[in-house]
Amino acid sequence: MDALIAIEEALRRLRSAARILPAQTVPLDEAFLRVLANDVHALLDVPHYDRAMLDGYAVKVEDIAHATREQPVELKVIATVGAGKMPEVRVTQGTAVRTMTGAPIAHGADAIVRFEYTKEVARGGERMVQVLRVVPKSEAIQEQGHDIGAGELLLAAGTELGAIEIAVLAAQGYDSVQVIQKPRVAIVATGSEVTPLGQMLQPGQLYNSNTPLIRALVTKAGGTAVVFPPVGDEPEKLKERLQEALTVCDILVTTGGVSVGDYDLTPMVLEQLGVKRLFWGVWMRPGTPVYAGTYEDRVVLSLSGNPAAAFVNSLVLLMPLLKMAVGQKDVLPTVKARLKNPPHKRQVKHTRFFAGNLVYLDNEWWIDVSGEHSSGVMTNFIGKTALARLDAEDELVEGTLVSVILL
Ligand SMILES: Nc1nc2c(c(=O)[nH]1)N[C@H]1C(S)=C(S)[C@@H](COP(=O)(O)OP(=O)(O)OC[C@H]3O[C@@H](n4cnc5c(N)ncnc54)[C@H](O)[C@@H]3O)O[C@H]1N2
Ligand code: MOO
Repeated sequence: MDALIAIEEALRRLRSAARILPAQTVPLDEAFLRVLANDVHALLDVPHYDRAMLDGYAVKVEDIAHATREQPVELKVIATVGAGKMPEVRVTQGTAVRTMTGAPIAHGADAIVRFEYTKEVARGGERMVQVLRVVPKSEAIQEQGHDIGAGELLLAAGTELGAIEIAVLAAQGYDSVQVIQKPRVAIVATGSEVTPLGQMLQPGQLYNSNTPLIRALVTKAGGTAVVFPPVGDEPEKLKERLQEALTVCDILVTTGGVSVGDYDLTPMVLEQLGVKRLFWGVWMRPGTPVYAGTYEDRVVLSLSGNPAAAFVNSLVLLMPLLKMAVGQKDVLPTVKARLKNPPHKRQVKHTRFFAGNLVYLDNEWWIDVSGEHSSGVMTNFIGKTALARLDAEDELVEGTLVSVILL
């Protein structure tokens, strides 16, 4: 291992190495949670015409300037319009158009008086409406282009397409969109004890939980996992597997074999294959001995074998790396909360992460980190909603304000 570097420095080095992947066009129906490759501008004014926001009468406000319940103003109803059709009539002095929510406003009208403020009456076979109160100009009219105007920036490159982003694209008539390709992440677990699921465990072995862990996180982050079987601590076999994995991915993630034991071979083998080191060792616990490097335009991230360490390494380094690969900027968002039930230690030496649950108490957010925090304990993470970050200068006491990563 090298001299340890800070998490921010590790992220800076990953950013300098991560290239943004090429774009591809996908149907809008398949664009959910993908990331936009370029800025998208509005093609249309939305709404596309002045429209009614309430069911009522389109009127001229000057006609109803003195309307009261006692002395209503009577207007002639010259048409009824619903959404989906342009009105064919014009509102002139003394007339009104019965207008449904969403319908275009008839020319000449400058306000909608909702039905509740009116009363329809028949006068010798003519439809008339009594307006019972005054409304201001533009009442209940949404002007053409009020939401967004044609040509304006709708969504910036790097935006993740959630439900609302998909909806605004659809409102513009986009039925396909250019997104960044999904990062292909090859996953190789290493360690002679690491046994694939479905095989009988022999004494001294354990099941491979890191590959499913990372596969799930990669899927959650919008990448495509390319899973390789685990490989033992034999240099030649390891070399072969890593070489193969490097050819089919944008990012290679390995687990295990990154500390200083006799069988911790991963960094050495990677470098024999031509990987150039970005770092080996980060001020973080769990997950200190994490390694990163580059191979052509790919990034390799070798995580600690301890499942809890691999998990925290993934949250703090791999998830941000996946965001970098699709051109996102805020790669490790955090919120602040106060520490609740911290472990009984005075201070932390490295940056430390504690799994916890956010709770709202006395008008503040707290993160309750009770439980056992060890890189050998996975079950403490079950159901946890957040990860508290404590740096060396933070006091490990009740109430300390800390950064929190939401899980
Ligand atoms: N002398 C030192 N020893 C260690 C140091 C150190 O600085 N000096 N660092 C320790 C720290 S911190 C960590 S974290 C671990 C990291 O070790 P490795 O990344 O080399 O991981 P392994 O030794 O291969 O495995 C650790 C542990 O995790 C189990 N494991 C591995 N792979 C899997 C898997 N796919 N699924 C489930 N469990 C897995 C493995 O059996 C070990 O029990 O090093 C410390 N040592
Ligand atoms: O950095 Mo290691 O994960 O603490 O045991």
